[in-house]
Amino acid sequence: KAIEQQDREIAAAPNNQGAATVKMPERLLGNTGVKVPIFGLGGAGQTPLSQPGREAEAVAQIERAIELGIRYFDTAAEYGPSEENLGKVLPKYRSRLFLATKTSARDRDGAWKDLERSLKRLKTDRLDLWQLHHVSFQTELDQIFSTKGAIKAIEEAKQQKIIRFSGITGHHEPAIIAAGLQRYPFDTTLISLNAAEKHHPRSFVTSALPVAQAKNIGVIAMKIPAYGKLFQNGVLDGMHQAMGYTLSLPGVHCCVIAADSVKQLEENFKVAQAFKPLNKTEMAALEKRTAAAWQENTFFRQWT
Ligand SMILES: NC(=O)C1=CN([C@@H]2O[C@H](COP(=O)(O)OP(=O)(O)OC[C@H]3O[C@@H](n4cnc5c(N)ncnc54)[C@H](O)[C@@H]3O)[C@@H](O)[C@H]2O)C=CC1
Ligand SMILES: Cc1ncc2c(c1O)C(=O)OC2
Repeated sequence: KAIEQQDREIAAAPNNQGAATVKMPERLLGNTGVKVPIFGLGGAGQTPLSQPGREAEAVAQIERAIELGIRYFDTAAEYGPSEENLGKVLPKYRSRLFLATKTSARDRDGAWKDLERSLKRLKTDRLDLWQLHHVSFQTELDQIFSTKGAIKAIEEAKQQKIIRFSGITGHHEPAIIAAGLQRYPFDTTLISLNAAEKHHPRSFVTSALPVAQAKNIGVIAMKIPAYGKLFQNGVLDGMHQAMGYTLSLPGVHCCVIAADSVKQLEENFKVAQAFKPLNKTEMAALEKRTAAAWQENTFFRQWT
């Protein structure tokens, strides 16, 4: 069905109060040439999407995201019931969506198994983006790029048109992500980028982002609110500042944020709708506010 027809049906839906009369800003996702809205739904975290036994809440959240005009959905083979939950709602809207999942397998055969299972769970025959999940160490890069490495699955799946684009993700070590981007022409990278991360001695903002930017690789940001911690103790005032900062970093194209509730999803959507790039003075002011609090707001950097 034509996307315009789907739009009309969504707009006319009876439960569609407060829907996307104002569209979110959209940007080209680097070299992919695909335009995506600046805010996509995260499928992980301690949220209904990825926690067992919360299917009704998950479905309600995904349906609301569709109503709002969210088109970017991020999930992973490792996120519990997340892929299955998305598969309950998204197939009807598949043609308009940008669907991204991940594999944490580092070998070709394991990655293929993950891909086949992801497609089944998501009830689709293709992905817009398939990513190598949480790549943290040199040993992982070496496995990925070995003769029987996961990169082979990426190349085969791309050739068979099962995936449109490939990416590499991580929040542990920017030098590893940068090395991955130097080593292989990934289409995208999903990395942790927030105003506290900027002060980390090995910062994704200063070490991985410029490499992606120089190659015009699509950059999807995560950890925007540092799981909400950035809003505690008055470090930042709210999501307008958190999203404002990350989405104003040169080279960042969009972000994914998970939501605990429909209410939180709606709040974040409104912030994305109203987004205006911050100027240098505003960026510096936010960096000043996170300067003393960078450590507790980059706790996720220890995860591998
Ligand atoms: N290595 C990888 O590839 C990883 C990918 N991800 C992806 O990124 C998505 C985003 O997750 P993260 O960046 O890990 O977490 P995040 O920093 O975006 O935290 C999401 C949490 O922040 C809180 N939050 C969201 N909006 C809020 C608001 N308006 N006010 C107060 N609190 C709010 C909620 O508790 C929510 O569950 C994930 O769902 C997942 O899809 C996440 C982690 C690692
Ligand atoms: C290592 C690790 N820890 C937490 C999370 C992820 C991850 O890769 C993820 O993708 O979403 C939340």
